[in-house]
Amino acid sequence: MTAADTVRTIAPAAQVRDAVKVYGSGDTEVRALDGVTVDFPAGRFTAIMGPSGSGKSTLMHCVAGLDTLTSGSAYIGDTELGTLGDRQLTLLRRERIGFVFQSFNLVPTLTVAENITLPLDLAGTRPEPGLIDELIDVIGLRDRLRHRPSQLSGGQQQRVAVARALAGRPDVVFADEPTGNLDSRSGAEVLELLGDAAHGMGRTVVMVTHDPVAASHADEVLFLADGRLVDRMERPTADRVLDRMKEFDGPSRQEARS
Ligand SMILES: Nc1ncnc2c1ncn2[C@@H]1O[C@H](COP(=O)(O)OP(=O)(O)OP(=O)(O)O)[C@@H](O)[C@H]1O
Repeated sequence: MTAADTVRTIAPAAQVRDAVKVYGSGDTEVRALDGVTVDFPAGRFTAIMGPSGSGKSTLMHCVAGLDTLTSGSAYIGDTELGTLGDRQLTLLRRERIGFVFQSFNLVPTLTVAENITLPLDLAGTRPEPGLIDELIDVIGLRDRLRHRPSQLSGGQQQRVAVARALAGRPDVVFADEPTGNLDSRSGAEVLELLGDAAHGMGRTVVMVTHDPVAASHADEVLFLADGRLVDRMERPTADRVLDRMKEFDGPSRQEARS
């Protein structure tokens, strides 16, 4: 039995069942998700890929409690998000979910140290002893703790954002194009941090990306097309992911465009 098989036997950290998301109505109706069922196993790093408009962000937003499904269900652990009111959803996002965004989203007036502990301060909870210290070592920015985000490079800012996402020991970290604004070296460092969060710290990581190299850091890649889950790839390599993505741009699509 492989490590991947072992984690599969544990209940998923997040999942959607028959997820449908429809935007608009009538002539302007868009089925952004068209019956997606998928598990995000605990302690795994999963990447979501697919052509532009295939529903990647919609899937992430619905399973992270940032948007609601039209039908079907989304769960964090065994909590069905559709049963929660706005206040309960806000608490769930604060206590059980960490977010990493393409544009870092650090608070410019706060120091690095204050940004890392901000979610805990907002929730009025104390950090787990030793965790913040460990995160500061992991991101390698101990000598920058009193700096403001504008005094850091993009890669350093995103490492702070990853530490902030992990500070509350969330069940799931959702990362939306976390390397989209970074050069390849800084991007690789951030991806290694996300991999460590899953494999070293036992967090569940779900990442939307357009980049096959970024996706190759994940344990598994899910492929969406036209709002449906059309394929999945274990132990991806950048070349295999790139080849799979090229199939979405096959002859019929290319002819349709010309
Ligand atoms: N708020 C909205 N109102 C109407 N349509 C929307 C809305 N959000 C998304 N859509 C549509 O839903 C579909 C899926 O969008 P989504 O952003 O999830 O795709 P994506 O795969 O993340 O795309 P990209 O790679 O370009 O970011 C698209 O056709 C998009 O135009």
